[in-house]
Parts: sequence; C-alpha cells; structure tokens
Amino acid sequence: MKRVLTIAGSDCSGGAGIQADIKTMSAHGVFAMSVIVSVVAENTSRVIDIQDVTPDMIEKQMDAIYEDIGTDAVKVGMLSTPQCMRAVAKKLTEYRPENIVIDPVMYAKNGCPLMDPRSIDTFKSVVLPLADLLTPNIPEAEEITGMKIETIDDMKAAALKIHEMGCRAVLVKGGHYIGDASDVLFDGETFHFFTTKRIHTKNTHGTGCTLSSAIASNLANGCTMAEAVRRGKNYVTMAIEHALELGKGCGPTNHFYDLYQNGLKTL
Ligand SMILES: Nc1ncnc2c1ncn2[C@@H]1O[C@H](COP(=O)(O)OP(=O)(O)OP(=O)(O)O)[C@@H](O)[C@H]1O
Ligand SMILES: Cc1ncc(CO)c(N)n1
Repeated sequence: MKRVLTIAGSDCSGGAGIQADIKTMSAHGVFAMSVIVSVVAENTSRVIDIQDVTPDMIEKQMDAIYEDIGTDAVKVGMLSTPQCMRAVAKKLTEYRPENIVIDPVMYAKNGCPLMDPRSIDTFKSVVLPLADLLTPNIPEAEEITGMKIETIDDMKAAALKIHEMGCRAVLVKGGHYIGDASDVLFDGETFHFFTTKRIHTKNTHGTGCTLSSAIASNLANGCTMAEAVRRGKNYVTMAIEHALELGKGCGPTNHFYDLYQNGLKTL
C-alpha cells in the first residue's frame, strides 16, 4: 500500500484540512498519515480560533513518520506562521521525500484568514522551493506574484512567475474565477488545461485540500504530474457535484460518493 502524509491544520468540522486530506487519501486507497501543525476551531461559516502546535512538536511528528513508515508522497496544507513554516521546511529538507504537493492555504472559503499575512515572505523563500507542485487558488496566486489575475492568460503568466520562484510545477486553480472552473498546470515544460462546468453550489468548503490530497495520492500511485492532476480534478468535481448540505455556511464535499456507489453502502 502506498503511503501519503498530510502536514496541515485540523478542521474540527471535518470538511477541510487534515480531515479532508485523510478522507481523500482513504478514498484513493493509500495509507494516510498526518502531522498536525495547527488546531483550528472552525465550521462551515467561520474560523473561531487557531492554536499552533509548537515547532518542536511539529518536528517530532515528522521524525516519528520518517524513522518508521516513510512516505511515497506528501501534501502540505495550512502553515499559519513563519515558525511553523521553518519547522516543516527543516524536516522536509532533512528527509527529502518524493512527490511534495504544497497548497499555499491563506484563507478559508468563507474568507477567514488562516495564514498570518506577515508570513508570506517566509513562505516564498523557505517553503515554496520545496514543492514538486504548488497549488494556489487565484487570490493566493495574486498574493504570491503581486499580479492581478482576471483571465486564463493571467493564470498562465502567474504560473510561469511562480515556477521561476523555484517550485517544479504550478497549478493555478480557477475555483474563484468567474465562468467555468478552469485550472492551469505548468509542469515545468508545458501548459495543461483542466476545465469543467462551474457547479452552482455554495458547498465548496475544502475543495483545495481535497484536490491537493487527491493529486498527492495519484503521484504516490505512480501517475505523471499531468495525469495526477487530471484524475484529481475529476475526483474533486465528483465530490463537489455530490456535496453535502451540512452546516449553515459553505458545506463540505462528498469524499466517498463514488466509493459508496460502488458497494460500501451494502456493508
Ligand atoms: N463551483 C465549482 N464548480 C466546479 N469546480 C469547482 C468549483 N469550485 C471550485 N472548483 C474546483 O475545485 C478545485 C479547488 O479549487 P478552489 O479554487 O476552490 O481551491 P481553494 O480555494 O484553495 O479551496 P479551499 O481553500 O476551500 O480548500 C479546482 O479544481 C476548482 O476548479
Ligand atoms: C485547517 C484548514 N485548512 C485549510 C482550509 C482551507 O479550506 C481550512 N478551511 N481549514
């Protein structure tokens, strides 16, 4: 069984963060593990509070993984402060795992901040260069590049600019783009485009976490970058199509819809 680690924040309401990552990885048939960086008291409507795990404890969780089970792919999500970023970057540099997918989480879907705005320079210099794939949404890509992104050409230009900052591939996600849900991948050599019709739903809490974890799982299973993203996009589209009407705000996606259709329901 392939092994995939998520290094991220815990969303107690279950739709995003570590919880979305573990559900996604489990739906892909890989063995999911987690390093918890922050505990977030949040729900479908708001973020109430964030408590970071100490850098020492982040490092010890990473040591626990790499002295024992190891990984075939890693997904990195919410890193709220420069201290958290440095602890994670130190251990990724020490253990050099394959297939690192980094989602530069800055805000929850309801607009609440998850990254201290003073962390962006540390993120760019310390974390971003470790990524085999960086997966910013449009506001995150704007923050990283300082560009305004309004068109697919702007998404392509931002992907190139972020690639020049040192990561191997970039996926600019179009969930926040008006029109179709179009994502642009620059894999270091060529562009690939992944477009689906926009699904009219408010229930998109954790779509970015879900997509990046699906891509990490596909990379662990041996896919090329473009194929891993193509399959990840299909998976997140399925999960949004069958999203759950839970909570009062942006509800969670349905990570196990396909699996349940194919038999688990009868257990
Ligand atoms: N309404 C929608 N219909 C179809 N696809 C969508 C929709 N919203 C988002 N997506 C897709 O979901 C994936 C995640 O993109 P998105 O821009 O929502 O990430 P995100 O903002 O980082 O998510 P989050 O921060 O909530 O975890 C992309 O493939 C995007 O195209
Ligand atoms: C813990 C956590 N990570 C990421 C997101 C982004 O969806 C969220 N809402 N919560």
